[in-house]
Amino acid sequence: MPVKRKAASQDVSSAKRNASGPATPQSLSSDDEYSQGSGASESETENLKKAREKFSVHPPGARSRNPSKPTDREVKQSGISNLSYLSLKPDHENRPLWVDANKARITLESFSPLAAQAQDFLTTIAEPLSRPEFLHEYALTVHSLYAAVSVGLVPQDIISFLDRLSKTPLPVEIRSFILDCTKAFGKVKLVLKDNKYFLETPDNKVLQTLLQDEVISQQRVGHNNDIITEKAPQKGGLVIPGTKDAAGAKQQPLPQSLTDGKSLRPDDTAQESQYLATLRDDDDEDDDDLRVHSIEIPRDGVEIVQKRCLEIEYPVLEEYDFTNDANNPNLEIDLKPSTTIRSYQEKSLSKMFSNGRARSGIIVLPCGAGKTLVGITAACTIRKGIVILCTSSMSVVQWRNEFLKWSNISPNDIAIFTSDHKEKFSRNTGIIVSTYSMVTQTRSRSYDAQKMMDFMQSREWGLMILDEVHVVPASIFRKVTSSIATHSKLGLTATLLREDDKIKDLNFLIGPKLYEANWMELAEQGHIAKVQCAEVWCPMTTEFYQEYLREKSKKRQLLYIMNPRKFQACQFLIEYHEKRGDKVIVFSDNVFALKAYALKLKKFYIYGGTPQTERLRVLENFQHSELVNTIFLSKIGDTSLDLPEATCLIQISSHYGSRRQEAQRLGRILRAKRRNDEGFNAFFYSLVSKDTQEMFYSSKRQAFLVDQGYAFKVITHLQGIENLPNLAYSSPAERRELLQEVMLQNETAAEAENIDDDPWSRLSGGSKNSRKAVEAAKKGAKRTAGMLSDLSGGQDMAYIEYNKSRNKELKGKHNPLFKKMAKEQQKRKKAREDQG
Ligand SMILES: Nc1ncnc2c1ncn2[C@@H]1O[C@H](COP(=O)(O)OP(=O)(O)OP(=O)(O)O)[C@@H](O)[C@H]1O
Repeated sequence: MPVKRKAASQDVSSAKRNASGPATPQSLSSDDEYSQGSGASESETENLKKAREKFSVHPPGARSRNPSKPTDREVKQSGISNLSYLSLKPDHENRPLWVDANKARITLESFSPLAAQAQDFLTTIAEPLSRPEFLHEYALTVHSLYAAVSVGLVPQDIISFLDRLSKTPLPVEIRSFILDCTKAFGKVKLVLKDNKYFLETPDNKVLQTLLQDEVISQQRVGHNNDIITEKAPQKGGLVIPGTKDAAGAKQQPLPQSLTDGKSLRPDDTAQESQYLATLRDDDDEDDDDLRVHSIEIPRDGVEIVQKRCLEIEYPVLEEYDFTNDANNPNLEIDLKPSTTIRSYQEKSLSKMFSNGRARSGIIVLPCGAGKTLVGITAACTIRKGIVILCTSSMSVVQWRNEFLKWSNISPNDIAIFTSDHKEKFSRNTGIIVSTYSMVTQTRSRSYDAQKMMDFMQSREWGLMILDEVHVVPASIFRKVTSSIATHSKLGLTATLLREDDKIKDLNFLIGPKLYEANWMELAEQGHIAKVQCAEVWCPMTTEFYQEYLREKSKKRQLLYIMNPRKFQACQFLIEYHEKRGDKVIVFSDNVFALKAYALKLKKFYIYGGTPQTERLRVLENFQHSELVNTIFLSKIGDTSLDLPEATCLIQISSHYGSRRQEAQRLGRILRAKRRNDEGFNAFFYSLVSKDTQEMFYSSKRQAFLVDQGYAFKVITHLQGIENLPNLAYSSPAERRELLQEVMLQNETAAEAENIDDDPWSRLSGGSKNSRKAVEAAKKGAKRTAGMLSDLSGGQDMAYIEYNKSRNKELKGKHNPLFKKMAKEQQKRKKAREDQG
């Protein structure tokens, strides 16, 4: 019996973060001999049989009885992916994947010649977890397989392709997992006809199974035994506008190299990429003979049924056969001839339209990568009534403008529904752009708003575009999807990250993730900016650290934010980058710090309390004037703001360990205008006070970006900072004065800003807090310190020399969008005053 070559054990999680020492194909080989056909396939068949018996109901990671294979517990304890029990294929060096059955994880060697194709395939079947420079890690999950099947992949092809790319024979548990998870996928569809919902399947047995289910049977309309059986709809040919021919291609047969068991050579790459490019639905069946069976379900039962179906492993696909929809009028819209979409935009849309119908789901593209145009192109493909829901009224205006910019839609066919505009389109179909809060708030709706809602609810829509799906609470989606009837839904987001862990709900509330772009790849191609990320460690001064250790209340946070060394680092970086010609945004969640820094450094700032006109003036000048090169922004600037001039970000205070906020903030510079300049880099600094809680939060915050491939350099000393003229707080007396000022603040000064009701913020106007905020604002209420020292006026002590805002110095013209926003706010204010 020849000796088999063993796969070396490797610590994937540590290797992937270590840019200098990834496992290479060489390091994974050993000197052992490997003989082809050494019984591997025989034992594999045997194993497969055994595994089917043992694991048919357990996902990978379920306890294995294979003595040489580590148990779940061992894996958990060691945190290491030990693949040494698997035999390597003889030409493993040409194959890019490691498949770990214990964790259902796939590791891709991104330096392999087959990496690009493998990556394309993996993003379709698995969740990308981490994609740094050399090793990428993916998780195979029920949801990811659901998404794969929903875009037309067949389980057997998934298995054979994974096997071909894998360095070891594909673990039997993984095969069983794929087969078990996918056997019922794609069998049940949710179909909207004449404003009524139906559960449809081509397999009558499946329908019977569903009807026997307690939950589903109760949701059936009519409770009689009528099952509607009719001819399956014909599939239509389709071309996505803005592309050559992105959708509708038929599935090609598997390349020979994937089926004949021969080894995989680099020459096979071309053949494989051709195969991958054409992985599509199997269209070969004769559509004429196909029948579908369906039952009607009530609109408010849709989510219950979808959830239940997922639980009993019949996930419901939502597909819209819009080319054959004669009931709903066509919308006159196309992309302008000058508009071409980029390859990744096309790829994401081809996942949505690959079988000639529109699949509901979510497309994930980094900030600034052009999600709006993806949504517009989807609308131009479906060409029926469209609803777009955004997070703020500012985004509503932007969406409408983008539609007018990229498509030939008549301005009369695209209407806005916000608190200030309640327009309808002029013809029998059109587009309505609104906010989530407008369509979900039920109380105190004005007469006009109610009429508008009635209009939206009285008709069927072809597509609903849901912007920024990661920030919207699941309950809002529930309300939206149950109140507005739409044939298909497209969710758009930059980060499918939710701090509330409700991401799974999106699978049945909107649909599976259809596509997720690789940030680094887009940066390489110049579609988004390349960013250098750094964490600057700022030692606490002795006096601040003593107080920090003593302080038990929230004021501890204020101490590490106001740390004089952090302030100095911020001052130094601003000067350094301004001299380089950068435009700098400094972010602070904490308003006390925001003002203190900005006033002392004589910079402009915007926070929730800044009047709209003043905000617009500051932003205008930041964009167009050489006099304003740095602005301080509170968290109202985390999203929505489009400032392509910005090239450097400095973060001085943030929201605990929020990975989403970190990604959103980085997103502010990804669209830097200068991104394609020779050797251009944008900069993202996080200033962290050393040996404080902030360090812990900081590493948590970075996790998502590290997984996208960003490397955070740690800077422990800023070269030349000591020589900066006018370096603030360089004398002990100044530092003591600052400490005194910080200590005089009450706890509320340490809190982050509440921005619920900000016109720039998401979901404005909805929550209880926001209403309170409005009330408070009306009464002119202000936060005040609750200490005796405040009454003595002591709180201004440290700022006597610099507490004058520079914002007022600015004068200038407004950009039309900002002007419009300002006018809207004025109108709102007047309306509120009129109401009493
Ligand atoms: N195919 C394209 N051709 C030319 N320009 C494009 C294309 N796609 C996107 N853009 C431009 O890229 C910029 C970013 O687009 P967009 O605002 O849609 O990004 P986004 O992904 O929605 O960003 P965010 O998450 O920050 O809202 C815009 O200026 C847009 O006009």
